[in-house]
Amino acid sequence: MATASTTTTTTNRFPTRNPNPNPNPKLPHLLSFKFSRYPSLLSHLHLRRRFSSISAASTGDQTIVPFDSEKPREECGVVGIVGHPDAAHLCSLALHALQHRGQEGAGIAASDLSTLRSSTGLGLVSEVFDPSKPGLSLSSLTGPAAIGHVRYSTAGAAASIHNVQPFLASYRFGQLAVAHNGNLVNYPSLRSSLEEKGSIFNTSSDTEAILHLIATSKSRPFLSRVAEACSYLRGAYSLLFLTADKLLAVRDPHGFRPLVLGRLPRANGAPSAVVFASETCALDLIGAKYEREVEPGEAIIVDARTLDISTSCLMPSKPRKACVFELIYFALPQSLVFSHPVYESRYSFGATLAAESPVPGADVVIPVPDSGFFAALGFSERSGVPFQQGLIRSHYVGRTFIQPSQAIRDLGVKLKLSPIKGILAGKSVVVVDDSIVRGTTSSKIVRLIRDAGAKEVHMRIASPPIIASCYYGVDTPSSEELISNRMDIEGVRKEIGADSLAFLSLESLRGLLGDEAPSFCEACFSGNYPVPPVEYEDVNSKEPLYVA
Ligand SMILES: O=P(O)(O)OC[C@H]1O[C@H](OP(=O)(O)OP(=O)(O)O)[C@H](O)[C@@H]1O
Ligand SMILES: NC(=O)CC[C@H](N)C(=O)O
Ligand code: SF4
Ligand SMILES: [Mg+2]
Repeated sequence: MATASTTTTTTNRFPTRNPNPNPNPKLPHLLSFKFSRYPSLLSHLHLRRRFSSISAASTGDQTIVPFDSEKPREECGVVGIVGHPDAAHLCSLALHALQHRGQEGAGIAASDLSTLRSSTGLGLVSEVFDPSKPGLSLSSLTGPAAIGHVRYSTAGAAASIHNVQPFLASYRFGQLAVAHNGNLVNYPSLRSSLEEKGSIFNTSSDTEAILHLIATSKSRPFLSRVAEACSYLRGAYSLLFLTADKLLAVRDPHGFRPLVLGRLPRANGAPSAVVFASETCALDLIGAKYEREVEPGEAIIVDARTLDISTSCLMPSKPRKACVFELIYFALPQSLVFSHPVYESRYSFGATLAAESPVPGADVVIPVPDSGFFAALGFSERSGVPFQQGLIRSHYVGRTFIQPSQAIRDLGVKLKLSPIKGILAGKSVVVVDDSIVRGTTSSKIVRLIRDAGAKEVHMRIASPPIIASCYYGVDTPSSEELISNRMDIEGVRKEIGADSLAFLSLESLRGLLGDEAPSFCEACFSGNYPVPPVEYEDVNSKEPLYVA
């Protein structure tokens, strides 16, 4: 179903959304602030996650499908390569490694040192860059520099080809492409200010506002324009920019989303190519060596002709707030994220959970594959209860949360996971997963395991209860849809039908992060938002942040 297409300049219309009442007992009523302050924005901004009841709407040349935001989605993945004759091909391989971070769309923009070309499409990397499909093929994306993106939308319709990145635009200083992982909490005010100045938007994505801010900046040179644009941004952004002869990597001052720098050695004494990626698994796949993180607030610019690198501190420093959920769930276990080996973090979360909430008399510990695997190993080792693979995962069914409706998702859990009766029958089973969001997976799994003959089913979750929605690039459901926001742990236990349920406590999670704990964002567990969501900003300031 992939639709390969070059970047186009069709003007979108935007679907209207129904404001959700917020019955959220633990968090303030954020939505009402936004709607009362910016009623006009509702008619044209597509902030999908907050507004779950979107009707199907045909918008000119495209159809925006209803989007049922039930579970946390991935976030996007970005990759950039400069100094390699096959930059676009390598980008496509690296995007395969990052596919778990976004499955709605993929794209690559490449520069041959004079012209930028891009190819983007809806669907998986393998679909978008399927050589048998029409559109610009990988081999037409020539040149030594390229950036790529896999998308899971946070702002802007998921099903719109126009929102698939990298975005490629032309302005008075030439062509410019951008790939963004993150979410801008002040997108509504940025967009409305830019539109008042005359900007015409091609997409409903927050990322496009960044291009407009750069284009309207009067600063020189390019890096200063980017710095000025970034000074208006609030929220999360790991960005890769490509011009005809430069690749620029920028990370927001809090460093919410990861971004790493590596080098790809080349044969015959050629200088190593420079590689940027969301996760080190992308470096590993193409044989690049990890060098370091792009630091929060840092800009690294690489000259595509000389491969000279210059780095600067683009923004005043702010407290570091790396997304702890990357360690818990999002990143692949083989990745190094925020300088932490992901598998090791998950293992320690599971081990501490075992110490904190043991299950006396348990016969077997089983993981919920895939993401619960290392936490279950840690739980098993610390508790001394044997580890078994009691649930088998089908490799032909994707991450359950990507399914568009509850009915399909319910079936999806069954399609994806099958119990091994011989391991479970007659046993007291400890089931370890990384997180509970809406509770869909846990309740289905408890039923599957009971149906397989288990005597008792004890759920252990290697993260604290998720009580608040994410505004920084992870498309979690609105807070009222989060099961742990609606009820206490005993309520959740009853709802999912387990004999017992325990979560890793927030105190233990902080303890495991040690001295670094304050440098992690944990807002989805605590509700303490490091950057106030735009709704809070509305309350504090009547003026948009970006004023012409
Ligand atoms: O409470 P819920 O709303 O059901 O969401 C929580 C589940 O979703 C995620 O797994 P998912 O199946 O998405 O991906 P995975 O295969 O990578 O673990 C997560 O690991 C939990 O298992
Ligand atoms: N998850 C992300 O990082 C999304 C990037 C961007 N905000 C979009 O919606 O396309
Ligand atoms: S709110 Fe949660 S998911 Fe979002 S950045 Fe913070 S820790 Fe990550
Ligand atoms: Mg899972």
